[in-house]
Amino acid sequence: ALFTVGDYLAERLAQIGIRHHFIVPGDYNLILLDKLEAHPALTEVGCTNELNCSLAAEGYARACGVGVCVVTYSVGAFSAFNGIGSAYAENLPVILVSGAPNTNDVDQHLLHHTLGEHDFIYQLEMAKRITCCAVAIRRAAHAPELIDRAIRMALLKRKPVYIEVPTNLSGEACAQPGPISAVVKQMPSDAPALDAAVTGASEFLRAKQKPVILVGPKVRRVGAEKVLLQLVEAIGCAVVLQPAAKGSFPEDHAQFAGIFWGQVSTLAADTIVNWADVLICIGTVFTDYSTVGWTALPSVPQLVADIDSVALANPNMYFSHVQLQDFLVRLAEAVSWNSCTMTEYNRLRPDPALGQASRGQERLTRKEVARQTQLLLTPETTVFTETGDSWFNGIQLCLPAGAEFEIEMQWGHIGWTIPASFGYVLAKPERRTILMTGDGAFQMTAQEVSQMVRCRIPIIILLINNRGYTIEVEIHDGLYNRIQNWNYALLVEAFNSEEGGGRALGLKAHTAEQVSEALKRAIAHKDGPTLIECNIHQDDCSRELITWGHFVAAANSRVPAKDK
Ligand SMILES: Cc1ncc(Cn2nnc(CCOP(=O)(O)OP(=O)(O)O)c2C)c(N)n1
Ligand SMILES: [Mg+2]
Repeated sequence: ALFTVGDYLAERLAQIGIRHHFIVPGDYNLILLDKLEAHPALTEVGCTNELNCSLAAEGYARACGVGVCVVTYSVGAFSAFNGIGSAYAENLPVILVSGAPNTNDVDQHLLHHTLGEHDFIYQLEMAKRITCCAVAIRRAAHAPELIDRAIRMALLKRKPVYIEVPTNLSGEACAQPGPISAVVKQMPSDAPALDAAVTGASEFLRAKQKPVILVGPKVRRVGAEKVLLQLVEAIGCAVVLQPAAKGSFPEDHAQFAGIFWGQVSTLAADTIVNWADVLICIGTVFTDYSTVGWTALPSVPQLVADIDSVALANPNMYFSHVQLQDFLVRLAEAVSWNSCTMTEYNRLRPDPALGQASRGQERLTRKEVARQTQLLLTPETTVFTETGDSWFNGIQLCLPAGAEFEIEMQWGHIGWTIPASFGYVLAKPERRTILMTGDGAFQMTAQEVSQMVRCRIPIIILLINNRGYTIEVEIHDGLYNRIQNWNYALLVEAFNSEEGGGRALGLKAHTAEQVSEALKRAIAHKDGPTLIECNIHQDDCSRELITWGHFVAAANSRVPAKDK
């Protein structure tokens, strides 16, 4: 049979480890979808809309390192751009493939799904702004070079890319691909820079007595968790994590000293950061949200190890082209402290199950939901936490060894957990996945629960129904933070159809007793998702949210700087 452009793309996707591709069909991508579906290693996964399609690919990339979504021109791609923004912000290699107009129509005709003008390059231009590489295939002969270039850039930069395929090229003859090693090979560190960075860093650290390691969200994006552990155990110092990095370091480890989030830190992590005389920042990102409205920017001298660079504070030095893994391994070999007084921090750690249990029939509280969630956690659990008060409930969880934690703190698209966990579970079906989400967030992407039903995915959705946009209320309240209340339990059961698929289970809980009953049923329900609507009082939010919201609101409302 003829080997085509579509076959080339399918083969490359399979070779980089893709087993599921997320799609919404449209008449600009149907031939391409046929070619992808024809590949033995690929399974097509339909999504209910392109926002959820791109967010599912983002969640898939969290589980297996790369994801792909295939949409139609303009009407599809414009929605998918939002999930691509998430992938960019979260350093995830997601490949956005969009169908496009027949090459004979370019500059000749007006076409459907377009802006109604003769210009068909606007989408490529837009994609260039939110990806690290955007290509449009105009002739079949260019397809191999363009496809390989885009995929290589996605894997090298850990950023999304864009590939545009005109509807009449997917089925055109194409060269067969050469070895995938040419596409996936990583760039090694520059040896002199690596040596100098390690020497400089060890000198810098030798002069210090109280090091603390601060772990940021980029560590796991480059798979550096294991070498991080080596460095941690070589130095022997306390390790604190930024909130978006939760899950990148074992919380049962003796050196784990909590989540550093300024005044809303856990385990007094902010105290130990203030105690340090040097902060070793690894893959860190300091934003208004992670520094509690700039009130928690560390002031101690720093050694900053980023994805491919190292910076020292004193002397002020910068080393580029130094891969994080290489640097951590070499630094672990170069330093040896083990002089740290870690033991006192173990006493700080609360026993997770110790939380005060509510009596059965009392009105349900946020604290009780958090307590019962904690009791659910096992080494096989993955917790997705949504933008909202769920962030603060999630960050307070004590993760048992092996438990995984996903959060989208940089992009912060409410509703992300539903499609992202759907994509994630298709790549990691063996894990028990639990979502902590809010009523406002759920209303953004609820349709994707129907695909969890269709694919029989037993995700447990803990929906905290506090009647509105509480995280926003705590930043700045107004009528706009009130929303239409839904019958969430009834809604998910509307996705059950006689014609097949699994079954969604929708449960309501108003008391502690009802939550624990619902959780027992959720764990036993394997043939599809279970949504547990946890009804709590509108003002029942975490103390941390109130503190954090206050300082973020202050940062948002700083008056314009006076003209210089
Ligand atoms: C796509 C998107 N649109 C708007 C926002 C702004 N935003 N951030 N949080 C919220 C409210 C979240 O409300 P819920 O999900 O109910 O969460 P909580 O009530 O805080 O538990 C909004 C509206 C956002 N973060 N993402
Ligand atoms: Mg809410």
